[in-house]
This record gives sequence, structure tokens and C-alpha cells, in this order.
Amino acid sequence: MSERRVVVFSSAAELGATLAQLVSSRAEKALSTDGSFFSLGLSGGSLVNILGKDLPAVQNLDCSKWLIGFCDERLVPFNDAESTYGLYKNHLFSKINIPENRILAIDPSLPVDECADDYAGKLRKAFSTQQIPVFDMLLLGMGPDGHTCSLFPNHPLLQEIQRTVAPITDSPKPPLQRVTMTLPVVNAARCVVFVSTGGSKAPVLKQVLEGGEGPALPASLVTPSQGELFWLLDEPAASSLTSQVERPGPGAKL
Ligand SMILES: O=C1O[C@H](COP(=O)(O)O)[C@@H](O)[C@H](O)[C@H]1O
Repeated sequence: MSERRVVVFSSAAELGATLAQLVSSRAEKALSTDGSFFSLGLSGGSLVNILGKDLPAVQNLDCSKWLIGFCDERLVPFNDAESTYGLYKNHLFSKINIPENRILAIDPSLPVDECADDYAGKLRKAFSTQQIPVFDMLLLGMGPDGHTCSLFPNHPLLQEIQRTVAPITDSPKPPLQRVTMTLPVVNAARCVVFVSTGGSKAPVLKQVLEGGEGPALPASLVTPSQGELFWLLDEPAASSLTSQVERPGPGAKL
């Protein structure tokens, strides 16, 4: 397991700019090592606006060899305000040169079980040489309850080790029906980056990063077996932490 880096920024704006640089630098690294594509898994929620603002601002960004997947998705039509794909289409994909056929989206017209299998099949095909998809980078969020992707506290899906993508029909956060990457896929990634901002995340961050009573929360089960693990926080989110964190100056690169 690799070292975890907890990095705190004085503002969400600085966090966003550094995140965008980190994505761009890992893309360059992946393309110079392997050459074929840079695979990036996106989460929904607050990440959409951060990436939509800061990624297109990276100078000379070339996404023509990127492959986009979704760490989880809500089973709603793409034009529904809850659709993560729909939000990224409007806020990010329309602003960068990512080829449409390199975006692996779910088929929201399918029943949820079939939708999960269909999306797992798309991943299998795209990562043809691997049994389990190994993403170059996954960007994750964390809810105030400690959930990440659509993996919720005390949910049986936390034990899922057979499937790469699973359906969920009883999501505690609406909408009820979603599909999600499972922990084996998340923990196989080469680089996992959590992004958490705002004071509402402070208590759960304390628990996830510094431990506490009770069963482990989903976000604390993210421990990439060989990849890097970053937690990028703003000051309000980090306000309850007492362990050592990094505080880079403006414009720093990770
Ligand atoms: O429902 C979801 O929530 C999490 C956390 O979102 P945030 O707005 O608190 O950052 C998100 O990572 C996940 O993709 C989404 O489906």
C-alpha cells in the first residue's frame, strides 16, 4: 500500500487549480509510459463544478487520448439534473477535446441490474488486456456520511469482490437506483484522489483520516494496493484534523 498524502489548501479555488494540474500531469505521465490512453474515472457531486472550471483552464490541455469512465452514476436520463454524465457533458466535456466515443457512460434506459452489467462490459472492452480495469486516475468525493462512489456505510456492497460494477437499488441518498464501481476496482487504480471541501465534511474527515469507533466508513476502505492516494481538502474541511498535513504554497504542483 502506498503512502497517503493529505494536502490542505487555503481556498477551494487553489485546490481546484492544483487538482487540474495533477490530472494533467498524470495524463502526461500515463501517455508517455504506455502511449495508448489515459484513463480517468470521474465522480459526481461537487467535483463537477470544480473540474468544469479548472480543467479547461490548464494551458495546452490535450484530452484527445483520454478515456473517461464514471466511478458511479445515478440511473436517471442524461437530461435529468441528477445525471452525472449530463452535468459533465454541459460543464466539462463541451469545453475540452475529449472524443465522444472515449466517454464510457451508462445506458440509463436499462433496468439497474442490466445497466451495471452493460457498464461493466464497456469497461472490460476498453481495458481489454486486464481482468479488472486499472484506471490511471480516479477522482472521488465523499459525502458527510462517509460514502464514496455509491458505496454507503454498512451496505452489503462494501463486501462485493466478484463484480467490477454493481447495481444499488436502496441508495440512502436519492436517487435510489444507481450503479457503482466496487472497492476492488477503486483499490486497483494507479492514483486515487479524494476531493473534499466545506465545513460540513470536517467531522467525517476526522473519523476517516484519524480513526474512530465503529465499523470503517466506505471512504476509509479506499486504500489503493499499489497506487497513490491523495486527499485534497480546503481549510474548512480540514478544520478538525490534528494529524500532520501538507500545506503547499500558491501554484505548487503535487
Ligand atoms: O451522490 C454522490 O455523492 C458523492 C459525494 O458528493 P459531494 O457533493 O459531497 O462531493 C459523489 O462523490 C458521488 O459521485 C455522488 O454520486
